[in-house]
Amino acid sequence: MPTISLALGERSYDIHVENGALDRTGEFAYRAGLDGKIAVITDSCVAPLYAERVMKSLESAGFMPSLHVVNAGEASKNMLQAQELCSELVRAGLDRTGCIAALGGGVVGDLAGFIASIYYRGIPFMQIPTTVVAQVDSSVGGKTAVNIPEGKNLVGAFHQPSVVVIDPTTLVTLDRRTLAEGLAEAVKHAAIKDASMLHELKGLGPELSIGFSLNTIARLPDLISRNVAIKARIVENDELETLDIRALLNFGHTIGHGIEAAVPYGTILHGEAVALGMRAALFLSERKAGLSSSDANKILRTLQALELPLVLPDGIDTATVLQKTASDKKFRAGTIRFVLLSKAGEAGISTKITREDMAEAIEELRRPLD
Ligand SMILES: NC(=O)c1ccc[n+]([C@@H]2O[C@H](COP(=O)([O-])OP(=O)(O)OC[C@H]3O[C@@H](n4cnc5c(N)ncnc54)[C@H](O)[C@@H]3O)[C@@H](O)[C@H]2O)c1
Ligand SMILES: O=C(O)C(=O)C[C@@H](O)[C@H](O)[C@H](O)COP(=O)(O)O
Ligand SMILES: [Zn+2]
Repeated sequence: MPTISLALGERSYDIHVENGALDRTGEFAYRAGLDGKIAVITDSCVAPLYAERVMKSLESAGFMPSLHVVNAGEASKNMLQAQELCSELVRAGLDRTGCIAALGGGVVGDLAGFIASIYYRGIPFMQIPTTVVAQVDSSVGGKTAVNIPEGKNLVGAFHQPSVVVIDPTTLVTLDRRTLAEGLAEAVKHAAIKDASMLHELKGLGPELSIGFSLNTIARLPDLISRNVAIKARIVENDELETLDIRALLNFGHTIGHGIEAAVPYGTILHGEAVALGMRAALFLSERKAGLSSSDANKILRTLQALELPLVLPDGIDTATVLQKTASDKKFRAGTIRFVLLSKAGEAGISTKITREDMAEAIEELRRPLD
């Protein structure tokens, strides 16, 4: 089964992708050099499903785990929750020799990773992702953050995990909506780096409402590994997003994050907002970066097959979305570095996209797709 290594000098780590890997958590943590007390942070939905197996595996490998549960959902990714968890960890006796395990989706991963980056000025952590978003994207690369009312992920740190343990079989307990929103991030990887993945992703559409077939479950480690490898190679070359390489992973996110933050957090799921943001970015790519309409359609049809939202819900006004995009971390001296596609599988950064261009692209999202 695949193990992908992410090479970042002394911050290098392995990403294990294996059906059943959850029961080897302790072994993988030990092999990564983790030791002693480990605070397993998870959410109220994941805890009853998977915490026991993880705790058991950690105990068998000689760890002393404690369990810490937050409410499921995007609303938990905030400063107050981070502070409450820090207090809980102090009370549980976790000191500088301890470490953290993030068991859950991207919310738990970003929140627990952020805590690991600041707790006692930083302790090691591991990622045990259980959603598609987290397995194909958020558990890898070391971006950790919480949201504030002004925008998504505006308070955070780069803090790489010591190891990532991905068990694709955990995805079988996800509902259709959460599966689909996660696949939006895989479509993003296909759109920026590997258009050959689009066909396979589109084929998953019919399985979303009936559940993954055994054949698909058997193929998941390979599909997840391809996504992880795309992200790992990008992160290796631009860990801190300073070279216009890592920013490509933000395709669909400028307007996507604006939409996600324009309504109460959790109303529109992250991947759903990214799907809408990708439609807007495809519109701009056709006009400003020479993307052919057939390539744009290939990506749109994939998102459509996954039943992702491509039309802006009523009640979200363009000015609010634009205002939320103003805090995007890709702004430099007032200029947005906008990710556009020149071809399916080829992305670049444009500094030519204006506020008016973005407003036009957001308006386009009100038009039904044929
Ligand atoms: N750091 C990064 O690089 C990065 C990348 C992409 C997304 N993100 C962040 O990730 C977050 C979205 O992540 P998400 O979509 O995983 O959301 P999430 O963590 O809220 O998970 C979605 C829902 O699925 C439930 N769940 C998790 N695993 C489950 C399982 N196996 N079975 C049943 N239910 C399960 C959760 O309890 C939650 O209710 C956003 O905050 C986004 O900003 C970060
Ligand atoms: O890892 C990255 O880099 C990404 O851009 C991955 C995105 O899918 C993810 O949503 C990320 O958190 C967005 O980054 P941000 O810097 O815009 O918060
Ligand atoms: Zn994302």
